[in-house]
Amino acid sequence: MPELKKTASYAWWGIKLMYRANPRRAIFVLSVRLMESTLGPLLVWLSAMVIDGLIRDYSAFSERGLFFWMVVLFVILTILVEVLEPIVEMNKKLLTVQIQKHIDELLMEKANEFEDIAPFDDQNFYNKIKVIRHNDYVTELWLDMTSNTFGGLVQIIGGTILIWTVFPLAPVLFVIMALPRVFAEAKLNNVTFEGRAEVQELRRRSEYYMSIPLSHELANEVKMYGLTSFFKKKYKDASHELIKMLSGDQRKWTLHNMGWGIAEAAVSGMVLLLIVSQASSGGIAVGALLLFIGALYQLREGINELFAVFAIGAREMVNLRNMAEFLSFQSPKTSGSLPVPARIHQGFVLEQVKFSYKGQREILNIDHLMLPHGKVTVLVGDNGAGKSTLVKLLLRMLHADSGSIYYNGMPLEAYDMDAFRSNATAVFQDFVRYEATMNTNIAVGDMEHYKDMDAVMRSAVLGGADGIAAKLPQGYETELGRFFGGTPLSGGQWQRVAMARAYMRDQSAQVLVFDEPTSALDPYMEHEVMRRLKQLGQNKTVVIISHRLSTARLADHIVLLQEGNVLETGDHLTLMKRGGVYAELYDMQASKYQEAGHNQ
Ligand SMILES: Nc1ncnc2c1ncn2[C@@H]1O[C@H](COP(=O)(O)OP(=O)(O)OP(=O)(O)O)[C@@H](O)[C@H]1O
Repeated sequence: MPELKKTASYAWWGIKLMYRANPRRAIFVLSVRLMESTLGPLLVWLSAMVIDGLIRDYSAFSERGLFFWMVVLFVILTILVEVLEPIVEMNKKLLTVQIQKHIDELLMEKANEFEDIAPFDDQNFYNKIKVIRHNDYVTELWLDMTSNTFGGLVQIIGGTILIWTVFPLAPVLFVIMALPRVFAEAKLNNVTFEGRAEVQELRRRSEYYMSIPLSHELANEVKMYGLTSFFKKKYKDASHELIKMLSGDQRKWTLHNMGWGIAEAAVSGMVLLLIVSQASSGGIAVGALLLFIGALYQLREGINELFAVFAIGAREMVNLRNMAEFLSFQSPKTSGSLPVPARIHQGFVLEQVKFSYKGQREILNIDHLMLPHGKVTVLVGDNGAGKSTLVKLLLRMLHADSGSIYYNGMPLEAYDMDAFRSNATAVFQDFVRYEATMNTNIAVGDMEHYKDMDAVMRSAVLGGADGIAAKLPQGYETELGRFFGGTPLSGGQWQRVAMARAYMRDQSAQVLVFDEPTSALDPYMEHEVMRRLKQLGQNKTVVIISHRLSTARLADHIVLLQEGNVLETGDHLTLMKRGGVYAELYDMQASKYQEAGHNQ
């Protein structure tokens, strides 16, 4: 029962969504559909009245009496609905697009509401949204389902009232028949089709395997290692499993529906027999018999319509549920109200900070760490040591499970989040390659100066991207990336563009975070980046992640992370003198460079 209540609330939520997408259009479509449904019972009633009237008094009809006008009314109504039908169809199509647009906007707004990136890390949660987004047909189906629900209800009510006038017991019989079916159906809905997590999981898997051989980004590897048949096999296995599951469900459904269909038909047949036998003994008028047969048809059609909605609804309700859950999800609000001071005296201080990704092992466990202001700090350490996770905590993309992070002596949560983020700039390891012009790719780094071409060009110089722009066919106005047929860039060139983007805020931001900014750059450029950051770092908190210790040695402060713990801190000379892990790693890298130098 609570499940039924939940489903009803999701359905209601869906109706409200349609209304909000375009109130006038939604009301128009639903009202015409209602009118169409009323026409069925009305037709039955009118026909019965006309026939009874004709039998009783033919002259009243031929003299254009009440019955004549009833026929005229019926013809007018039929024409009206016929004329309205294509208009409704058109409005339904447009409403579908508007609902989809409305949903897209809601999804974007919701994603923006999340203060941190944790919800995006939840595979199930986010993937579900992606699936909904790709199921455009669902919106149209919803619309049909909603209008059919109303239509079905009207037919049932109309049919019931009509039957009542002839055989009062019949509707009670049908209601008694329908009740167990409703419960059985609701129960079945929860255990079949898309309502099951396994079905959703298999769907996502098969979609993922299918996308690999078709993806542009993956084409190199797929061709290189000849992976198409490998992933095709995985796709086939997942799809096979999915089809097996769905056909089992389908069989259950068919048997279930057949059983109820036979029972209902038997009851209808018996009631009909009863009525016909009464009619043949003169107990019921011909018009009333016609009314009964027509009403019975209406009632059954209404019930079937409603159950069809129920059946499809159960399968598609999962989309509605996913969306409703996503949109009603409240991510924790941690933003404070403190503005970021114009002058910073102390950088980041971490005390007893522990962090693990949702339900997984501990990634960071830091007792005490200082990342000073006015200095360049480089984080070094093995792959998976937790460096990127640490900078995401500093930028409030993630929240520590316990412990505190202070900036300028105040806990991060005390600051107004937007103000704090505006006070920072970053190049992430997985920086974005926007399919847009070079200008846009850089300008989005500071939306306040989005149109400031001088700022864009100055940032391009700082990021080492000015040379790239100079060689592009339309300079800064050249579209980058392949998606819309623009100019593709190399990995290192994209990295320079991403750095230029970060430099858009170099004057306003006091926190600069660069996660492996030089991984795809040549050594000259790498040295240049470090030199610039050192210049900038004099009145900022600069944190860089790097695997190249030749870069790290230029920093004011080095932090070596190992398995989420701070192992060593200090400047290059201090750490070398100490002769610990950093010194060992540095010597190892240096000897490799020397070897390479000798071999050349
Ligand atoms: N979104 C995530 N969900 C769950 N685990 C994650 C997530 N991101 C990273 N991890 C795990 O956290 C650990 C630390 O990852 P992180 O990216 O912080 O390491 P890193 O030191 O930056 O590594 P690298 O030098 O390879 O970039 C890894 O073991 C990784 O598997």
